[in-house]
Amino acid sequence: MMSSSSAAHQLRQLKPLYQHVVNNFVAVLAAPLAVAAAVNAARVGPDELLRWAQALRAAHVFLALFVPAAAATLYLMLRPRSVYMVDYACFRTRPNCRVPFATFLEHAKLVTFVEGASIDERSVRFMTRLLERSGLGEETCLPPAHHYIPPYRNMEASRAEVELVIFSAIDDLLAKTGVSPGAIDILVVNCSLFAPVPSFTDMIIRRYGMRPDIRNVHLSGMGCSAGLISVGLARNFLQVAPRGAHALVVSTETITPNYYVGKERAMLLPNCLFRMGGAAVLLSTSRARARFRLSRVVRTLTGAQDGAYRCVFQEEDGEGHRGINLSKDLMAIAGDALKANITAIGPLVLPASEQLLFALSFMARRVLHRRVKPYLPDFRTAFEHFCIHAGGRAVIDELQRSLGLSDEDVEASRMALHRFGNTSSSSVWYELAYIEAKGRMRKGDRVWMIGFGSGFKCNSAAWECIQPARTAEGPWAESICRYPVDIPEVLKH
Ligand SMILES: CC(C)(COP(=O)(O)OP(=O)(O)OC[C@H]1O[C@@H](n2cnc3c(N)ncnc32)[C@H](O)[C@@H]1OP(=O)(O)O)[C@@H](O)C(=O)NCCC(=O)NCCSC(=O)CC(=O)O
Repeated sequence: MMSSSSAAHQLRQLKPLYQHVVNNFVAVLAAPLAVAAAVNAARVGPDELLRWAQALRAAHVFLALFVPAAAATLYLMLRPRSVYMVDYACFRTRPNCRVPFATFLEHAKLVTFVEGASIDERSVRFMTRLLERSGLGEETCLPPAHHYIPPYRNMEASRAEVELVIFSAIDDLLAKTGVSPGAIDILVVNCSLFAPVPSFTDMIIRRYGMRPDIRNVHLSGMGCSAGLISVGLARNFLQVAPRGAHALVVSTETITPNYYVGKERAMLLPNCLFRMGGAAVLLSTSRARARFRLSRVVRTLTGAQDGAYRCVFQEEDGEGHRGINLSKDLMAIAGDALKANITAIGPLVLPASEQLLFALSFMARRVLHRRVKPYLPDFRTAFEHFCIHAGGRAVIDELQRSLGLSDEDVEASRMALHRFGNTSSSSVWYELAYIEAKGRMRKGDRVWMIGFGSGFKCNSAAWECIQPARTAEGPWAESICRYPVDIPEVLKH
């Protein structure tokens, strides 16, 4: 009798054949029909065929040609316009902003003596433990204001960080694409924890002298997944703007005002994880010179449940120190949000073979009262690259497990976390840049960006590569040769 493991092995070997048949179902069905038609035509002969053609009425011929042509024209006119990414640029961190672990911890120890701060020796020991396990490396960066004792957290220092990060990313992007600021019709910016007046979009419009009729939106309080919300919003604007319009999307998080000086453990965690970063992305409805096509944006929100709503929460602790409280339930909540998101995006991106297996397992579970394991679709059949928000080591672990991804699939996320830390909504762009800097992107490759964040939200964007980057410039230019690095579970110094 065949053992269950060898049966499973045989089934695995048959899977490529199954995928080939199901995914090419129309061709598999059409080929024998075409052969049968050709054989039949040969049997009846050309005279008979000509007689049939002459017997057709003009009205039938007209309908047979006009109806499909009209339907195709209507479809082409009414389908939403395609949106493309012309290019993107990430803020390139500077050596003078680096915070090796020793510097970070020494600085935190000195902050314990600052008047008003209640962060203490125990908090520093806790942060040491977290840093060792965080997956962050020695080159992540904090804004200049955080290198002072006490760290500056005022408006002026916060604005200085914004200007440093977003203006340099935008400068790089405009230089790369050759698009002038006056050609930008739509501007969408997201930054969750800092919403000054005038807004980020006003700062950008003033700095670059943009047109007075530019459509602009600043999204705040929307968490780390807001970058993909911005992309979705820009796409919606572009689809109703004149053809060839340009949208600039800027995603960042401002760290300066958010250094926490209390001793709540759940609020000390962001001090250890969040680091400087930002990205600027140029979208357009013109395909000319575009590098990627945006194929999907799918947003899911689980905030109607209390636990999900409160799991990333800005508040004051018992002593009045403001910070971000990250719940220990975050991983479970992220898992649920991911489930909701893949349920929504799966049918839009998975090939028919995976959808059929999923539907069969769903029905089997119904019939057999859940005694069959649910089938986890293989998203590697839909995407060649994965950019998973680098929220923390445990977040990437959870996603890798839930999606059944290989170590190579999540390499970009782990390396971005190591090199840049949790850069919030811009992390997925650093990951895309990693894949490109490694030379792994090919024309036609599909990319899945998955963002997580407060709310609690899980948002996805799917892209298709038209033209890979020609050079490894950008945020990884100096460090890509050292990556990938081995990241131990616990880093001991
Ligand atoms: C911090 C970690 C690297 C630690 O990893 P480990 O698995 O090795 O260790 P661990 O989970 O046992 O945690 C180590 C110690 O920290 C404590 N600990 C962990 N998480 C905590 C939390 N949220 N609140 C309070 N304490 C916490 C544990 O109790 C334990 O203490 P003890 O040993 O004493 O019991 C990991 O937990 C992690 O990556 N967490 C995810 C971080 C996260 O929430 N990221 C999302 C950021 S939000 C975001 O990106 C989006 C947004 O803001 O919108």
